[in-house]
Amino acid sequence: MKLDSDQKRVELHVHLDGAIRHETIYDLMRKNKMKLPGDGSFEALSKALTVTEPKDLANFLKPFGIYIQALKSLEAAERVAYEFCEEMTKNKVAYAEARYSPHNFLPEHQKEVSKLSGLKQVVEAITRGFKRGEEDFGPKVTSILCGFNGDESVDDVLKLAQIFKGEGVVGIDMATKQDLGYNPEEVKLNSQAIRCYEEARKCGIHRTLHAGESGGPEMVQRALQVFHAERIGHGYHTLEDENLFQNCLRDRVHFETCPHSSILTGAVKLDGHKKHPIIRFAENDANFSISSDDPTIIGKWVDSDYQLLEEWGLNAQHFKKANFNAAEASFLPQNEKAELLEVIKKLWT
Ligand SMILES: O=c1[nH]cnc2c1ncn2[C@@H]1O[C@H](CO)[C@@H](O)[C@H]1O
Repeated sequence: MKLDSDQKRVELHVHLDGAIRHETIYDLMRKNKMKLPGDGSFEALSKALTVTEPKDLANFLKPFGIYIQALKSLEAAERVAYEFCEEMTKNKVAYAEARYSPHNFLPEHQKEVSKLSGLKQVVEAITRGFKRGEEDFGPKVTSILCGFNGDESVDDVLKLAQIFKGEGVVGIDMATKQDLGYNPEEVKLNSQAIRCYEEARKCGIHRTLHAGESGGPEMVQRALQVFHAERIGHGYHTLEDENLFQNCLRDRVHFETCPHSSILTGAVKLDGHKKHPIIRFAENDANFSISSDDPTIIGKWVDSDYQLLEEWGLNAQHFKKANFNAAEASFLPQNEKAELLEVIKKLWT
């Protein structure tokens, strides 16, 4: 790894399809002759893409609907992956696991021709972008493939994760479809999704799962016991069940926390009385890491999440611990994880 001396962060929870520069979206939308918001200016687009007021997850995910059509080409897929690496460098990240829905990048015509071969090309294009980005900017980036609970995309991402295991893809996740209008955490137990997670476990494919973000502690319990997730995406509401939280502390369950996102999705309400769950995680030495979730929507990258945590009282020692936690909880093969831990160890001393 060729890294700068301050490039010592590990980011585990960032959606590539939500981590695109506004300038790139503007360019792609214009190339695709898509209708731009407001007066058609870059400023109007940028404003429409950014969520500034906390509400709920559905509201937070709305801006995806503005640009997702512009991503549907292999060129766009490779470009956003490449540019992502440059942003990681700017944000002092040495290693990132970027997650995305390959379906979001699938060219329309591929849906009819051969969906799986189209999706394979998408994953290849993104992996190519990450490789070129690593060569040019330094940080290493691998992929976690997201399916949407309740449709066949979970089957597709399982197949893709099997095909690309050891070749850039390290795990699977389930997220919320931007236009779904419901929260998959709340969906009745979906036997097909459970089967996919079980199959992934058998094949040694790593598994994370969004849980306890807009759903309650029972969703975290379900993610661990039914889906056998190795990491929890967000997990803030774990704290509403003290017993569950204590078990998570005992079992060193890893929480992928995202400070700005936790507020803007309405997952955590800062009412002045309660401590933010991330603060409690830090105080209780829980196993958690720090990520940005969706920089496009938040209008800021992970550096600003560290700044926010600093304002909330976390210090360099907490950040060091969180980054070791992240490296330990990463989905890298053992030898690569050991290499990453060495790098992190050197840079954090
Ligand atoms: O905070 C979140 N919670 C749940 N789903 C999300 C969040 N951010 C983004 N996505 C969803 O994940 C998909 C794949 O990357 C995105 O398309 C978006 O719909």
